[in-house]
Amino acid sequence: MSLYCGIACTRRNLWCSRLLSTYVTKTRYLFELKEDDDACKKAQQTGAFYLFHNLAPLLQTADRRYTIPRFSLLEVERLLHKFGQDAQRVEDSVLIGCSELHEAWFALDLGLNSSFSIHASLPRSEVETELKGSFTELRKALFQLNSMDSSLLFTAQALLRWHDGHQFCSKSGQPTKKNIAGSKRVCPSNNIIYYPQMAPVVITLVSDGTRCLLARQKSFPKGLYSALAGFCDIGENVEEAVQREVAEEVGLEVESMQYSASQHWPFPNSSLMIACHAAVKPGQTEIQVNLRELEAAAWFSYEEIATALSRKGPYIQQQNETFPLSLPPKLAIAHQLIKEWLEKQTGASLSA
Ligand SMILES: NC(=O)C1=CN([C@@H]2O[C@H](COP(=O)(O)OP(=O)(O)OC[C@H]3O[C@@H](n4cnc5c(N)ncnc54)[C@H](O)[C@@H]3O)[C@@H](O)[C@H]2O)C=CC1
Ligand SMILES: [Mg+2]
Repeated sequence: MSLYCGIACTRRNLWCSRLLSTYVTKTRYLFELKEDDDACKKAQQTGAFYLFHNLAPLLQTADRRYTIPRFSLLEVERLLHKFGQDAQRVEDSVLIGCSELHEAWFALDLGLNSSFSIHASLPRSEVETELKGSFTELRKALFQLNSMDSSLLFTAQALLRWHDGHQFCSKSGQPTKKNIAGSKRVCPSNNIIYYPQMAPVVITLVSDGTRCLLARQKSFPKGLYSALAGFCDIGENVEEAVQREVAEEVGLEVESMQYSASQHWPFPNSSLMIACHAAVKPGQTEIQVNLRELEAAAWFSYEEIATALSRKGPYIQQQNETFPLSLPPKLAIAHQLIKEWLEKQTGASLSA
């Protein structure tokens, strides 16, 4: 909230109050929908639905880019009816946001078919034909989505996945019940409330002053290197997690660190990525790779990073089976960290 205020206030006071009030009313509206089942059901009547199948969003293609079709409640009900299901399935949907004019947005998965759900999975390809789109793995669509669309789909997928995996109370073993918005699940036998969770992860770009350190895991596409990432241990603060992860993964001691930004990342489960820059002492730069975690790690120069960032297309395989350095996609916060580091080296600002 203060971010919106801060950005706007530096430009024009009038604009500031307008922007803030739109933001505040939207936030309060979403809060009401999460707290009040009846209000949320009412919002579904005029809302828009994004459809998924086994966590893959329905996308359409236009001009080599993906667009995300949205459906009214009536259209969703008609679709369900056509495939022999009743409108009750809409109750599986989750609230993922709303427009400035308070059109509520929901996500519904037509493929998830949990062990005790009364709703069977809808046939994927028949639904695709009916809706003239295709259910596409979110990771594959990453390069063709703009940041607003991807952020909405990230939220939707994470929330749908969380509900799918938290259908039973871990204390009583009884089925839990979601509220209409999907902001929580409650166990009817003991009233324990479960809230969707994200795991905090630190992601650190280590620098020695002139070079930055990148690493790769075996599972990464060939040639791809990224910043060091690791889950926070219980009881750790961000600084401790950064120091431990850098020591654990590459055997170096961090001397100073600086917070950069954060990002929700849905793969493979929901993480809150906390991105930092860190520096090691000059002269203490010898990498000792932890091979249980990483396949390789290395220092990269300004020129190497600048060349990799300017390369078009993410992963280019060369004839002789050698792979040039490639970096995470623009949407990943690791990309932002690397770009920031490059800008700091020259004091220049790179275009997006
Ligand atoms: N958005 C971005 O720019 C980037 C995101 N990431 C994400 O960061 C996450 C963490 O990176 P890694 O290097 O894999 O972490 P990591 O270095 O902590 O290693 C993963 C291992 O940590 C353990 N672990 C501890 N707590 C865990 C938890 N809550 N969930 C899962 N495993 C846990 C497991 O043994 C797992 O095999 C990954 O999910 C990855 O997708 C990684 C790089 C870039
Ligand atoms: Mg790691």
